[in-house]
Amino acid sequence: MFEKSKWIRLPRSVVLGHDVLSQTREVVVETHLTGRPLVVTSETPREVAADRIVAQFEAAGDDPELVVVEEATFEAVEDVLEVARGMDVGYLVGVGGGKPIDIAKMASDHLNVGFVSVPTAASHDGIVSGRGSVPEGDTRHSVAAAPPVAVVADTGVIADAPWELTTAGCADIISNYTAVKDWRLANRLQNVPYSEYAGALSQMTAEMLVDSADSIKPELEESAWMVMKALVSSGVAMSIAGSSRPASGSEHLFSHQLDRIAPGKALHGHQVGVGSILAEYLHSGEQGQWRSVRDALASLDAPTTADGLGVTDEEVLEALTSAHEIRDRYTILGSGISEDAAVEAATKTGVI
Ligand SMILES: NC(=O)C1=CN([C@@H]2O[C@H](COP(=O)(O)OP(=O)(O)OC[C@H]3O[C@@H](n4cnc5c(N)ncnc54)[C@H](O)[C@@H]3O)[C@@H](O)[C@H]2O)C=CC1
Ligand SMILES: O=C(CO)COP(=O)(O)O
Ligand SMILES: [Zn+2]
Repeated sequence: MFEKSKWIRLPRSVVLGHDVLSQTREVVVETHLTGRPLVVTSETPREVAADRIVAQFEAAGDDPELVVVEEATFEAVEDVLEVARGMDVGYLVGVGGGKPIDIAKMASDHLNVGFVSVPTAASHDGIVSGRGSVPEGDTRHSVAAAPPVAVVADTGVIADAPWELTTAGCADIISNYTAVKDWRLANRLQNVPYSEYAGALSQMTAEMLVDSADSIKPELEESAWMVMKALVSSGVAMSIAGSSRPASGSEHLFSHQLDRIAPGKALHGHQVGVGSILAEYLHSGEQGQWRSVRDALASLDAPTTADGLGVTDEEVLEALTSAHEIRDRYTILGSGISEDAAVEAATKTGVI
């Protein structure tokens, strides 16, 4: 008897384009979200977008609240829950980069209320995904949560954001190559369930972005459009998979360790990009695809070295040799690589 079942949760509306921020309340009404909105944001995204959204809700008499968070921690989720419970919240709106969006996503899942994702930068692919990413002590959690009911991505706001945020988003997409390789490897060696559709979508998203690299330039709204489409597509791949596997492999483990070893030095996307060069070398050796990954990153102005990330060679080596410890996710790192192997991968690829 066939008893397999799968539940794919996707956003109902994805609204992407010029000045769509001004339609945020309209999108909310169209998706039947009701009650008092709680806007979750961080400092700069508040100035560039969240205050404007709050003003829309106020003008409509929705009586919104706003809370500012900075780090993606379980404490921050608790803080948001406290505000939400104190106001009898109707739904949450996450406005900003990956951190406030993840916090709003996890808090809304906990409260069982809807959530709208309003990215102010094309810096990460958690915009649409049904996962939250939280460091805690020596580990990193990929928390299951409902994906946003709606996404409002204003390409004008995103194109005005610092260019490095966009290059970080591009690198987060390029990292899909090694994430999918790791996922296939885990399927072959550990019988980890693999989704052909999610794997193919994730890989195709990276290929399309790399093919368009020449036309992705600073301050161009069309570039913001192209990168956002790729980030949405990558997030959908995660939703189809029901895990972050299509977009997170050994290169993400490396980045999560760097977050612990050298906190606040580089953006998530930039770290996973450099991690991808190393992971590609570990997968296929000197003659493998690591040069293509490095060149794709360089063509999009993303860092390709320890220096470019602002971390030391020692920090890179420590992150690479301990990355397997941060989460129970089988990758090319297996149960850990030796110091010698890490030095070889990092020097041969020019990362250190
Ligand atoms: N849940 C998921 O599936 C995923 C989650 N993530 C998570 O997302 C986070 C990384 O995302 P980031 O966006 O790099 O972090 P972030 O939220 O800290 O944003 C990075 C910086 O960009 C600034 N910023 C955002 N929009 C801006 C704008 N328009 N103008 C000027 N500055 C602006 C923020 O103030 C912040 O200083 C990590 O915690 C990562 O684990 C990343 C990918 C997927
Ligand atoms: O960053 C992500 C995908 O790009 C999310 O992955 P994690 O589950 O490793 O946090
Ligand atoms: Zn990522």
